[in-house]
Amino acid sequence: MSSSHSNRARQVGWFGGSFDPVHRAHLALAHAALDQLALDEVRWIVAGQPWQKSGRRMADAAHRAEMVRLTIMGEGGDPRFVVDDREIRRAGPSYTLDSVREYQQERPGDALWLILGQDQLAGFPSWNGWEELVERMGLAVAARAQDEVRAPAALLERPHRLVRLVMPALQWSSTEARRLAAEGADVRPVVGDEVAGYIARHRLYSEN
Ligand SMILES: Nc1ncnc2c1ncn2[C@@H]1O[C@H](COP(=O)(O)OP(=O)(O)OP(=O)(O)O)[C@@H](O)[C@H]1O
Ligand SMILES: O=C(O)c1ccc[n+]([C@@H]2O[C@H](COP(=O)([O-])O)[C@@H](O)[C@H]2O)c1
Repeated sequence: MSSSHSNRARQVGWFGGSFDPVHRAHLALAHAALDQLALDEVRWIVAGQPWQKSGRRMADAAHRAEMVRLTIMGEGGDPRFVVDDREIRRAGPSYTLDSVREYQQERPGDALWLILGQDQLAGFPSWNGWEELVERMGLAVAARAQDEVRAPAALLERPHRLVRLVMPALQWSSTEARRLAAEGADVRPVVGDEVAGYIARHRLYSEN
């Protein structure tokens, strides 16, 4: 139940990612969504098998989820952030639609917002069942680095809720964090102290 607005549906952000590893721009994006959409919760959905990244090696899902936990419980976290590991527990490719359908059966009253960066919006029409997804949830999109937020034509033809999130252009990426870790360089500026310590302790990405 929503805390202060009893008649208003609980507003929930749905923030999916491989988080391999989670980094500071993810945190900035989640905060931008929380503030600008006045969300009651942001669910960080750790992808079990991100099928569009299937060609490459990835840290175990348990490690990726633990790094998200450390990040959202740390200094830059927020009590409204929640880790959702349903895609890790489910076998097979992680389709967002499967997860959203399941969640909406559990909590039919919640209003959902898919939080994503411009790179993911550009590829959105390649997602499994995207037409159904835009009926089930709004899209909240942030520009990534210099990119403008621009919806693909196929998406514009559909009735949907699309809002733009304002946040500073941040160059950080998981690719950059993995590259730095592989070189033995300092990853703290990209991922923060806790995650950097975790990467070092578990020797993640050292052989990329
Ligand atoms: N610097 C950024 N600015 C805005 N959005 C971002 C940024 N980095 C990631 N995102 C968004 O966060 C979500 C999850 O991203 P993901 O876990 O794939 O991280 P990534 O940094 O894009 O990873 P990789 O470099 O491995 O492709 C996606 O919607 C992505 O667009
Ligand atoms: O459902 C799909 O078909 C689909 C296709 C591509 C990406 N996604 C989701 O988008 C989120 C970000 O993906 P990625 O590859 O940038 O980590 C993550 O939750 C993925 O599961 C989902």
